[in-house]
Amino acid sequence: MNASAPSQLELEYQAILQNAWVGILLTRRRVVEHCNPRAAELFGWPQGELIGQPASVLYFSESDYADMGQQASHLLGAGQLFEQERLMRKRDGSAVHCHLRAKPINPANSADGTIWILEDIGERKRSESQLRRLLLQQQAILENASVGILFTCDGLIQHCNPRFEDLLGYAPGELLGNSAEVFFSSPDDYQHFGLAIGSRLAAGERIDIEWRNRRRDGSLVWFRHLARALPQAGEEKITIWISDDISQRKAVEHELANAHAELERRAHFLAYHDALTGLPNRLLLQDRLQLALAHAEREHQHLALLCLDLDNFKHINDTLGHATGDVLLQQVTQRLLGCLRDTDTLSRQGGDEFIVLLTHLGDQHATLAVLGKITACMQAPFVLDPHELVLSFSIGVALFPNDGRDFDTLLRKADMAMYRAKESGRNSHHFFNEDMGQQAGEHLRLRSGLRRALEQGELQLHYQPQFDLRSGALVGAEALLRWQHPEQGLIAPARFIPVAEESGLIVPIGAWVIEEVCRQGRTWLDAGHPPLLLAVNLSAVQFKRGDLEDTLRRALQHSGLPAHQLELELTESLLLHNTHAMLDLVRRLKRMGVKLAIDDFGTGYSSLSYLKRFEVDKLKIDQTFVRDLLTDPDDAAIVRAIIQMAASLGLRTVAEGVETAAVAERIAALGCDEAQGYHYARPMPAAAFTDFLQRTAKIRPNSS
Ligand SMILES: Nc1nc2c(ncn2[C@@H]2O[C@@H]3COP(=O)(O)O[C@H]4[C@@H](O)[C@H](n5cnc6c(=O)[nH]c(N)nc65)O[C@@H]4COP(=O)(O)O[C@H]3[C@H]2O)c(=O)[nH]1
Repeated sequence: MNASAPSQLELEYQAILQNAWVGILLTRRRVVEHCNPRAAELFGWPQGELIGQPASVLYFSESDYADMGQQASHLLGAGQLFEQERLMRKRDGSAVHCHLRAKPINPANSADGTIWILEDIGERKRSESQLRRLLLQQQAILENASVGILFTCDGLIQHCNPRFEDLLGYAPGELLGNSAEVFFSSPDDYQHFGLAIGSRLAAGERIDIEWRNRRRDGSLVWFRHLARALPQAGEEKITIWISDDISQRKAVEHELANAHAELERRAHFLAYHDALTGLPNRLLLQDRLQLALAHAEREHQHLALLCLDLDNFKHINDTLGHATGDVLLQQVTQRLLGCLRDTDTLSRQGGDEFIVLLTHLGDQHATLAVLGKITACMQAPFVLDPHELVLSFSIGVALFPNDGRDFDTLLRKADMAMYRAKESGRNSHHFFNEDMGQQAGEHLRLRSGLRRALEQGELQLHYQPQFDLRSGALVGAEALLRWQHPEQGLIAPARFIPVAEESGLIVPIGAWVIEEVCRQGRTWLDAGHPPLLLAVNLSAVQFKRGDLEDTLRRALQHSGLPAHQLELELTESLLLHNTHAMLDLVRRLKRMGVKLAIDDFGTGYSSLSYLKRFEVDKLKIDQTFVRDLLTDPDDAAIVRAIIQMAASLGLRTVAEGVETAAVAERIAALGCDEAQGYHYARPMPAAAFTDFLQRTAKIRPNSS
């Protein structure tokens, strides 16, 4: 180096050396003659100390140095660039990964030295190996994943794992370069898919979608795709897909959905149909009627709603059993369906009640034709092995538009007409008329009033005395129910008992009667009056639905009235329900010690056998025979026959409705045991009866 001031060139050369980001070394005769700060820094030497060191300090060993020298010498000797990546030694013994380039200053004279340019490539090497590792890992993931993995770029398949090919039935590599459209069922389907996810993918959303894709062989397969656009993809739109075959799950889901739909269909059927006959129930009928009404309104047509009720079905059910009853209802259903058109609706409302909706009726007379058909088809006996039954039924008819314009009104009116048909005898039908409506209104008012009557103590008992015709002694009294209505005054039982029976209210009312009679009987006994036989009327409904046995036992126990002072009056028709259960119940009641009388005897289907079977004590001869006893020879003959038959069976007789002394005399002469009627006394409230008891311990039957 020249001691004089440095030239411009030297200054520039120095500046380059000082600031270069690569290390620059000059070696001459294997010694570091010069180095820039970066080279010293690279090898961890202070710049001044590195200068003058043998170049071999930068290598791990002499042989390492010799090895490099050997590789470099012939190139350098030829004046060419020697370039190599090599691990070199830092001052502290650690390694630095260098990229080195060397060039002789003067190829003709190696003694002029060599320039070395050194770059630390450790960082780059580390990144490269990391990248390699990552690639290997990625490869391992791709190759071993149990899900399909796919990379697409602008819709073209760039790369996918073997599992993806496998799921779609492609050979390795076969998919590459294809459009993703190949695994969609059609171009339209692919487009549809694109529409479903395209904008979301572009917005960076993670897509989770289930789609039916196509295998190589054309078969379809359900996939779940998780997809996302890769963020670093730059201009290219690379998307990664993780896809799995969910066909099995879909199949199970499908089966479940089918099972569910089937269940719903069944539930729907049950909700709208009657389980026994499969006929539409009330809900479906209502629905159909509403549609039919709208149609009939538009087309100016008539509709008819028929309420059809089988007579005596309850009796058939009780005697032949419910299973037989069910078969009968099914047979009835089939026959009725045979009489109707497809556009009509037959519906079962439960029990033995059917409703028929007749549509498209040109005029009202068309209904008569259908009624005729129904009557004809129901005439032949029903065969229920081993029984053959001939059924009768009652039909009530309400017509649209005359009788009503909605379901409830038409049904209510058809129902009223059906009850009227029932009253007028078997196998009959009745069309609704307005009188029935008024009666039904009265019926409803009575029904709600009765409930209140029982709660608010508006019911009372009147007592009508009964006398022994031979001794003239007062032997008993019949308790008769009265309703002291707050506005209407005293209401007779003939008006409200049928309502109480039909609504079931007769059960609590009947229980109240029994308790009240027992309590009153005990009061008279305690007051010192001679024991009287007190008769109460029982309704058939109390036998079927009530808790009669318990009610009686409780009333007798609570009051302390001796059971033999209580007489139960049953109607003949009640005994006709000659079932085991009924017989059993009556026998249990009798075992308690109470007496049994048959009311209105002679008006029903008298049979000697059931009088014995039910252990009857007394027959009450109906007042219709007694009233005309003196004028009508037939009635006289009947009364005589009843008295004789009773005597032969050892039963007592009591004549009801004795209104005159002449009748009283006549029945006494015929041998009747007891009598009751206006001739002796009218039914009277308990207080009046107490007075009566005090005044008349004994009345001569013929004295008025
Ligand atoms: N024309 C005329 N009638 C006479 C004469 N003597 C008595 N009567 C009436 O004849 C009916 C006799 O009662 P029933 O045949 O058991 O007929 C009773 C009975 O079936 C029923 N009934 C009354 N109270 C009860 C009750 O507590 N429970 C039940 N289930 N039914 C009752 O109501 C029916 C009518 O009772 P009532 O109106 O009190 O009518 C009573 C009585 O007042 C007479 O000389 N001439």
